[in-house]
Amino acid sequence: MTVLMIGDEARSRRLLAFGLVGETDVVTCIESPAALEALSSLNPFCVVLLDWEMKSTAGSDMLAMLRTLDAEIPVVATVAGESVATVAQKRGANRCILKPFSTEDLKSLLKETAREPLPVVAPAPKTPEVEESTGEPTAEETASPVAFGSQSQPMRQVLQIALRVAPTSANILILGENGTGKTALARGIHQRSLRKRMPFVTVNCPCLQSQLLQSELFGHVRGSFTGAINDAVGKVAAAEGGTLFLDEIGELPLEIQPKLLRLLQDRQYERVGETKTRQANIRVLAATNRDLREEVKAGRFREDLFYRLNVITLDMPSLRRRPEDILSLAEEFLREVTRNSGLRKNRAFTPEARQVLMQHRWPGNLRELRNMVERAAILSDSDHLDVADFPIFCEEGQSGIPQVGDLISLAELEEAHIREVIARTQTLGHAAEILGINQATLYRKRKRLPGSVETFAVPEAI
Ligand SMILES: Nc1ncnc2c1ncn2[C@@H]1O[C@H](COP(=O)(O)OP(=O)(O)OP(=O)(O)O)[C@@H](O)[C@H]1O
Repeated sequence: MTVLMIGDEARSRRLLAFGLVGETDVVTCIESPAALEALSSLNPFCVVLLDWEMKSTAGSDMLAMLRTLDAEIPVVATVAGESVATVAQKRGANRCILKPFSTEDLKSLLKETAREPLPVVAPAPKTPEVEESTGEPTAEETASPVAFGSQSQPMRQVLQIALRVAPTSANILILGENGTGKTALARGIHQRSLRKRMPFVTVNCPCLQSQLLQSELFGHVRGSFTGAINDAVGKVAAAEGGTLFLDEIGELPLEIQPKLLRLLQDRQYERVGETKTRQANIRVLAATNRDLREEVKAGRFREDLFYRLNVITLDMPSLRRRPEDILSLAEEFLREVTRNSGLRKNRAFTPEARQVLMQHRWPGNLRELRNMVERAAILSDSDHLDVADFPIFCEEGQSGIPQVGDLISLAELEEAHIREVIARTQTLGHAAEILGINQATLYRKRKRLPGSVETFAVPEAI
């Protein structure tokens, strides 16, 4: 049994948790937002133990917030008196326990109230090719929880909105360059939604020609076209109760767009070769690296479909726009490849490698970073991954540092130049002299540099 304990008095939380350990796993939190983050982190909690009389958040407000993330989680409230218990139960607490209480009483009440431990993700229909589910989860459905953390302001804004809309049933359109993490975000939203125990099914729109895509989405009946040797249920049916993720929606053929619009508006569809209308219970998330407004203007994307999809838009920043995250992501990817490939543990990047990782422009975003780190980790024998382990940084003209004439903004060029000059000089004064600005200005500019590394001590006066 896993208990999420929420209360704002550290000492009583510690004592309570201590008493419960043994038969229960306890995660303690100091009210929101830590509690909400814990609950939305896919931890399959069996019950919440909530201090109803916290100083900072009213028990009823906390309970309402918990319920938006998990409508069914049982909640036991700790209360100071009978009258408060009556209020707590009216507001939705499943059970109450009066303070002071014994650990034994609390344990048995938690046991009575807790739901059965839940699997992280429930089994779902295996493939759209078969009518009956075999019950085996697909790789997508057993994927580990997507972390929602970032040090970068633009990314944090995206994540904040994503967290807010995840428990709703709103359609969400995720925009961003290739490799920025659109698919990972979509999966993270699903994992934090009320549909989290149901399937998350991806359809890759550009992969197939129109007829096959239509069949992949809606299913088909045997003999409806050459090659349709069996009935197939389609991915809309496979996602029933869960989330359908349409990747690269900007490349959805025009002839399929009205069918998708109908699915979004009325939740209705037909299999290819069949007249029977079927009803779908799905949430639709979509992603694209294209400018859909431009696609609408060019007549390649229906305007009504665009407005249907565009209820909530999340614009993923490129890795260039979130440099604060580069090193922590690189370290995470290194830990991951070490774990998954059985490589030697506790490896790290040298300071020089960290510097080039920060300076590269990452046109392929997180995917490029992941691939490079994996390659370096697998091919290198050393405990310290160095610049030489990243061939792209060693190739001529591929230093990762923007060059004059590159198609970049003046601000990016200035940033790169300041970084380079600071890296090549011994003191801030010398760097300022070369740059032709005073030290205070350089200090301010340098502070604003994303992910800036402390290269040398800064005089107190500036
Ligand atoms: N928050 C994250 N933490 C760790 N890794 C991540 C995160 N987001 C994305 N990644 C990794 O980055 C890579 C690219 O992510 P993803 O496939 O989600 O990008 P995408 O924008 O959907 O790409 P494309 O446009 O090509 O479909 C994947 O290997 C993914 O695992």
